[in-house]
Amino acid sequence: MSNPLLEIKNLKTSFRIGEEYYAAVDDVSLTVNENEVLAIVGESGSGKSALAFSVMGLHNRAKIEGEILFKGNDIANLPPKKLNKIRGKELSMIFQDPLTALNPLMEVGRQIDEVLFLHNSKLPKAKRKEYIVELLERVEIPRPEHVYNQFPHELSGGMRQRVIIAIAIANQPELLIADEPTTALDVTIQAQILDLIRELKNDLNSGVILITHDLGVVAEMADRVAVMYAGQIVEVADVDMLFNNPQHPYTRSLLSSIPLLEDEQDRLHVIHGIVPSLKNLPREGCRFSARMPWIDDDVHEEHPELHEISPGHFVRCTCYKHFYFPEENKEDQSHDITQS
Ligand SMILES: Nc1ncnc2c1ncn2[C@@H]1O[C@H](COP(=O)(O)OP(=O)(O)OP(=O)(O)O)[C@@H](O)[C@H]1O
Repeated sequence: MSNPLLEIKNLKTSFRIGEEYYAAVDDVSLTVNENEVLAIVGESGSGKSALAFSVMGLHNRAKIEGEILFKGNDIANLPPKKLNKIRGKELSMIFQDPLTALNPLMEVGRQIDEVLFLHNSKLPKAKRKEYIVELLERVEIPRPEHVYNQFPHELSGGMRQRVIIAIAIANQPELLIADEPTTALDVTIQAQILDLIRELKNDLNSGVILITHDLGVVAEMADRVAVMYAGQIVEVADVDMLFNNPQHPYTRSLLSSIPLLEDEQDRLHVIHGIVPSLKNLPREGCRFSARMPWIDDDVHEEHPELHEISPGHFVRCTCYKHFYFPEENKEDQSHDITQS
């Protein structure tokens, strides 16, 4: 049995808009084990980054409720001084956009050194430099001694992202959160960066939360997948189960939008619409129901819950049993009526 490194229990992250708080992450419970990649997928606005930032303690104006147990200790709402002891060390994050995550006025080596020094102040400067050059080599940056003294704008996008990874792994984190780590990169560089993250995970035995829109990346990297919609988890399963036997209408809609090479269907089934804005998120009943108006109201639960339909496979609401795509003929849907 794998060891839980992170246990998120009933997490609710709310932002203040005007006089009121609105939950962008609403009662989310998730576990990440050692040496495991948990992918979190969902459209823009579904709450993935809000979830990641809550774990990292980076939402200082948000209201955070619930528990975030990291190696058994609750780190939700830790005072900054205590949080700084683990953030950047045991807990680390690879940010989406290297240009905004790096300081444009500081040489690459010094930026890595800042993070290293924070948690290893006794290590002499020369030793730290040696280690940083090794780190740059580790993330496959050519001529690391030279890059040590370069500024971010002198590097390509792929190289900058490697620097971000070097910063994130400088203190050998036990939990690494990667928020869209390859979105801005071309496909070849993307594959190299993903290989790198996987290798580091294996070397350090770390848990990884991988946030992405890209289901190809999920298929390649994840052990388990959590699908998020409108602040909630709507489905969680092992990666193979999720791709081979998706159940929630939202998951099926996401997967239907990837063209298959040996596709037997002549068209993809698409559910139109977008995630509503935070203020307008439906808070009652099945949050996805508005995007599938052709499904009868009475098949939704009043208070939709996650049901374990097979070991480790959870689906929210019972509407999935009655779901069919609007382009399909309802009468042919007997294969969709699965066990509960
Ligand atoms: N600081 C904030 N104040 C107010 N609302 C916020 C704040 N941060 C995020 N939100 C809102 O919370 C919701 C979830 O946002 P979040 O960035 O977590 O989504 P996401 O799934 O990560 O999207 P993307 O894939 O585009 O990054 C959105 O409606 C967003 O507008």
